Amino acid sequence: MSIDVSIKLLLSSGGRQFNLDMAFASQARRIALFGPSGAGKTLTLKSIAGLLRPDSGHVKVGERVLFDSSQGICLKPQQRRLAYLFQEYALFPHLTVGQNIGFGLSTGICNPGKRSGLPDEAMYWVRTFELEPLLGNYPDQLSGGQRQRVALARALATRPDILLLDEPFSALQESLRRKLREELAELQARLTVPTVLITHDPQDVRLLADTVFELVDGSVVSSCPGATFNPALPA
Ligand SMILES: Nc1ncnc2c1ncn2[C@@H]1O[C@H](COP(=O)(O)OP(=O)(O)OP(=O)(O)O)[C@@H](O)[C@H]1O
Repeated sequence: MSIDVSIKLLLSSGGRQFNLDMAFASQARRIALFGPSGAGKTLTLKSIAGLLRPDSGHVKVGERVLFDSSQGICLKPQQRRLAYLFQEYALFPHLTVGQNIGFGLSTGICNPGKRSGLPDEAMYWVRTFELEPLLGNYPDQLSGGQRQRVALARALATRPDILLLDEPFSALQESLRRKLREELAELQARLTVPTVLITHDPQDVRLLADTVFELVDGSVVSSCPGATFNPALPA
């Protein structure tokens, strides 16, 4: 699966302007967009997800055109067949693990006879990530690693073509960050779905990306294999 992004977006507020002029294309399964705060990582991810509409350009995933200003194509977020994992995974605190994973999934394919009430695709990830014993628990009763697996199961159950990861560890202290990063790398190795990760941490890039694009001031300035990544600028 390839991803091809070429977008322009001019934002102005309070007398300041930000010029997003982002272009990258890759066939790598694990892509990272790396850059300091304010480089345009979130704006790019939102544009891919359809949460933000660029002024011009295109976003293609494989053969599918998600956005193309010249053809007047702009698919709605729910039509884009991608999953977006927000910072710290944003689980619903008042819903159980099972309800969190089932949230937003079509109930039409549910087998009502099943105890979990979850469709087969969701149960596949529940079993793969060993979440079955936790289905009745609430997020605050889980470890960081378990929360990560719940969020991934919830995302993957929608059968996305591509998985977008938004700074998953940004708010965590270093020891937990290291542990969850290693766990995520192991989970990633078991997935076939391509991932696009945004981060300002070179360690995330080295462990979680095959290819990295380095962003500065709204544009890509370089790219290289993730494993050997050494940022030109400190993030
Ligand atoms: N609605 C807006 N109007 C004007 N400027 C904006 C708007 N949204 C974002 N920006 C600016 O665009 C720039 C890029 O923002 P973006 O959130 O993509 O950065 P980022 O690389 O994700 O940073 P961080 O790592 O801090 O999340 C920032 O300078 C931000 O202030």
